[in-house]
Amino acid sequence: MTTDTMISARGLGKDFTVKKKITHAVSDLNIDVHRGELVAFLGPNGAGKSTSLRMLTTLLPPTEGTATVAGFDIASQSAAVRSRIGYIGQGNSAGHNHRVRDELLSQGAFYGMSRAATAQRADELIESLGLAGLGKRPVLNLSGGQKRRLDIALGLVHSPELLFLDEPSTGLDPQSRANLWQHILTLRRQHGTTIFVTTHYLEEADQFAERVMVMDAGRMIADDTAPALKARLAGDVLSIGFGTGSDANRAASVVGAVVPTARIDRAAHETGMLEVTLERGDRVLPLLLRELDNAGISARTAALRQPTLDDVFLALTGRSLRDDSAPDPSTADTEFENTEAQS
Ligand SMILES: Nc1ncnc2c1ncn2[C@@H]1O[C@H](COP(=O)(O)OP(=O)(O)OP(=O)(O)O)[C@@H](O)[C@H]1O
Repeated sequence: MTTDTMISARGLGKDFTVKKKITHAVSDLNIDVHRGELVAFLGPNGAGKSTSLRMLTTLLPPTEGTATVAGFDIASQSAAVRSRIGYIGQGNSAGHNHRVRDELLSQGAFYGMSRAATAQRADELIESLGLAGLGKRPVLNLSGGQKRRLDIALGLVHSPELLFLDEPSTGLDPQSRANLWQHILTLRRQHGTTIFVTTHYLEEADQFAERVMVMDAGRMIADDTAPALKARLAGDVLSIGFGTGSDANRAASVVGAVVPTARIDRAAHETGMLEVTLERGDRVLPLLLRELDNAGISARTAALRQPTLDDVFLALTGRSLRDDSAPDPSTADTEFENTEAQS
């Protein structure tokens, strides 16, 4: 471990026992995060992400293993850890009847900061998180996006070196999510804060994180940059449309013969679509179309797409991460909701 190591976990695990039934929520977790990194922690519902975060932030004692966070042991030096980190859990928000700036002042007092230092910090955060003009507004009257930004401001009052964010953008509409991320990235650029974030949105992890960790059933199953994971674990996805389902099935045999390493994902009888994952799809496609032609099978459409992190998860587990973890967009909160409410 170097002085630049912000999180180092070894064999961390947590079991819950409910009515004599043991759940291994997290098992044998090993993590290394360096100063200034932005790491996304992905996984389906119940994978163990929140439990891991709660152990690393000293909120939950591990059943096994050890970890240091910001240079201090989570078990024996929890106060030192807490004073150096910010933690924004799921859906936590300030007291709803309190005003935005007062919430920030109370938070500073909680961390033992002087009144003057807290006031200055509160004003800085109100400005940099796009809450200008809302300092006197009751939290209750903020929009979903504004509330999440206030949560982040609350986590940053004591200028932590490391910020844990548990699904900061869940429930927000795409515009508010993009806005929230711009704020997170700006803060990081300005202060070099290390950020460890769980998210259900694979595109966010792909776009913003330098490193992606994937959990499934309590275990870490991948840890690398998004491009490296995609290159190693997922190939290009080729979709070819045929006139009939039987043509799609016959084409699957041709593909298997021409590119033995290709994975046939789907040969859908009803739609006549064949979906295949393979490497260097751009080179293989023309050859494949020729071979299909020679076999008397004519393709009507062909599309090639780059792999996504969901394809990576599919390759690792045989399941799609989207199936069970994408929040229902119909329940999304919008940035502009309540904005006309009084200040
Ligand atoms: N306090 C608890 N008591 C009993 N079981 C728990 C407790 N907290 C979590 N679990 C169980 O531990 C497992 C991991 O849960 P956890 O909340 O860490 O997953 P997660 O990846 O954060 O899921 P989500 O994305 O839905 O928040 C689940 O099976 C969950 O039911």
